[in-house]
Amino acid sequence: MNQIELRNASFQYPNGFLANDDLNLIVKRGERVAIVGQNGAGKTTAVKMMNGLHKPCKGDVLVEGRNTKDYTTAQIARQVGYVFQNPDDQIFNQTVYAEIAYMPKYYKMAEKEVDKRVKEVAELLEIETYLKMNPFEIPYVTRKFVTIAAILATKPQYIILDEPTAGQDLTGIKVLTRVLEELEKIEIGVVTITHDMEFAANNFERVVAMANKKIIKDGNVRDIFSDDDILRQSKIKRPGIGQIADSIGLGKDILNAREFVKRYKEVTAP
Ligand SMILES: Nc1ncnc2c1ncn2[C@@H]1O[C@H](COP(=O)(O)OP(=O)(O)OP(=O)(O)O)[C@@H](O)[C@H]1O
Repeated sequence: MNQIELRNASFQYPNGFLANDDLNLIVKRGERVAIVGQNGAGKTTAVKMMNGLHKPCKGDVLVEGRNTKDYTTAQIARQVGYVFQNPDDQIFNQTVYAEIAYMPKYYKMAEKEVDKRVKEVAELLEIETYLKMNPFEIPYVTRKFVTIAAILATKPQYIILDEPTAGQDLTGIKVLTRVLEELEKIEIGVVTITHDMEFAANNFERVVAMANKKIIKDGNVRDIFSDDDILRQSKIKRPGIGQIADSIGLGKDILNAREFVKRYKEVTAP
């Protein structure tokens, strides 16, 4: 039961547009899943069904056995935290500390516990030095970490990250990689929407490809990036190094530089 399940779930916007058509997907606690696919494929709509922001018009979404139709969005969002793509859609407090402390306080946690949580998540996201600052005075990419910290401070069972690497440099991506590892250790399920195929290839074993309202493949990252048909349908490209490997005949299954070098040595060995 420690899972989120989309069971034949469809979603239609009030204007009648069907954005998700019959999705089936299970994400377990402690698991990491990347959702990829062209703009408008329905990724954001699908994750909003997972945290109760959208209720399916057909089928069901079960969060740890609770049907989202029977609970308020606030109740489900406490289990499944959603980090917005744009941090400025989420942040509204005057200091980074207040932003992170807001939801734990709202949940009426003791002040000492709130303080402990704020410091723990700030350390995890490497934003301790910003705690007293106004979130809008710090760089955009750091603001994104503030929003991740704010959700983690509520101790959700799952967290949804919408485009976490957008605008991040290598240092930021390293922090995110470490955060994903830490979340796995403490059994928090992570669902990440990403257009960053390097990030997906390096950090996720399981990838869900979406196209035209549907999940077209849910599988191992290597299988997805090796499959030309899936890449074409979902309009995604393999990671850059994989594209080079494919173009020079080293194979379609290369995910990173280490694998590229190994394969290159194998094929060029006398
Ligand atoms: N509020 C809305 N009302 C009507 N249609 C909407 C609404 N929000 C999104 N859509 C449409 O639903 C479809 C799926 O949108 P969604 O945001 O889920 O796609 P996505 O795969 O997350 O795209 P992106 O990668 O661009 O974020 C799109 O065609 C979009 O225009």
